[in-house]
Amino acid sequence: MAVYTQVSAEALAAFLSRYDVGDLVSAKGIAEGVENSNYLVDTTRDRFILTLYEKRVAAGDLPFFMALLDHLAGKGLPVPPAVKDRDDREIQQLEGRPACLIRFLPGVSLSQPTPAQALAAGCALGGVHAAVADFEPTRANSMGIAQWRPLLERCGRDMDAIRTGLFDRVAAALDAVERDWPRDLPVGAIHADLFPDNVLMLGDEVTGLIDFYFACTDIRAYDVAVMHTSWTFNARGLNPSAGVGAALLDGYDRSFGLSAAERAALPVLARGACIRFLLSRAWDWLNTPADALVMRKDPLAYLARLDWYVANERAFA
Ligand SMILES: Nc1ncnc2c1ncn2[C@@H]1O[C@H](COP(=O)(O)OP(=O)(O)OP(=O)(O)O)[C@@H](O)[C@H]1O
Ligand SMILES: N[C@@H](CCO)C(=O)O
Repeated sequence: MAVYTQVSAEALAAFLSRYDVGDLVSAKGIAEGVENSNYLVDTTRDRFILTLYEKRVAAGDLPFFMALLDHLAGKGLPVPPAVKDRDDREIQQLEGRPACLIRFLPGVSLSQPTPAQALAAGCALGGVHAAVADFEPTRANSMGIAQWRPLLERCGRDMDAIRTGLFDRVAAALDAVERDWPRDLPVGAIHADLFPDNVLMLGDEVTGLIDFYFACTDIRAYDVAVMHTSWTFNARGLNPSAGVGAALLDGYDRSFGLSAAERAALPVLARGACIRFLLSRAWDWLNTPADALVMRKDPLAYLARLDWYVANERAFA
């Protein structure tokens, strides 16, 4: 359960009193997610998500994330903006953490998406990339390629406790990715973490795109690659569904367009995405405090994906 910070009833009532949202009825910690603390908050008027931002979200980045949410919601995308308090403020402090009250969106996240659902999700990502054409703020990718080697070094040989030889395998894969990384593809504001658990759906319809807290300015096609790595395999990183992978790319291509150069770069972008999530998961695996109410995610599920992309260089052809 991702609840790193406990919120007392008194602190929550005082927090909510700044808003015109009615009175507190209930607040429950949300089991999903690993990055931030999330509560489902019901008031006498409505339902909200309360997010307290934890270790990987820098308070200084919140204005960028909130501007992006507002921008996308303003364009009619199913993206939840933060609620403003009576002083027009979206970002608050609660229990010593930066915190926002976010609109609740309906829908559920999928564990085994179908090709039809992947098509809709790929379309939705294309919609985001189209909508940010006039979004001016920028943010460097704090989990981008420049950070992977320092993160690998910080994890160090302790990684070999997860799987013998893991450090050397990731180091070799990173050498190749750094050598082949594309330098001239179009960049823009990207989500950078659009896993199935960050897409809410009802049937084949996308009802919510959430968790923009890794959003940044980076290669657009990297966003497609991140989706491919997270949507097409099972939870252990095995049994890729060719139908789901193809549908994702098709949806994105139909709604926004994927150039030949972007498609040609997807293999290396996907290997990079695998390294990014393998490393963040490995770091968490080695450093999550024993008393945290958090389900650790399996780094080796991303090693399996990395191996698959290395063995299937022509998967996107
Ligand atoms: N606006 C929203 N509307 C409805 N449900 C939401 C909303 N925001 C978050 N949730 C719920 O809370 C859960 C956790 O949210 P979120 O994915 O943002 O957490 P996180 O800790 O940042 O996770 P991650 O591990 O994906 O980075 C989601 O899976 C979803 O069930
Ligand atoms: N979506 C990521 C968590 C955010 O870094 C994962 O599943 O590892």
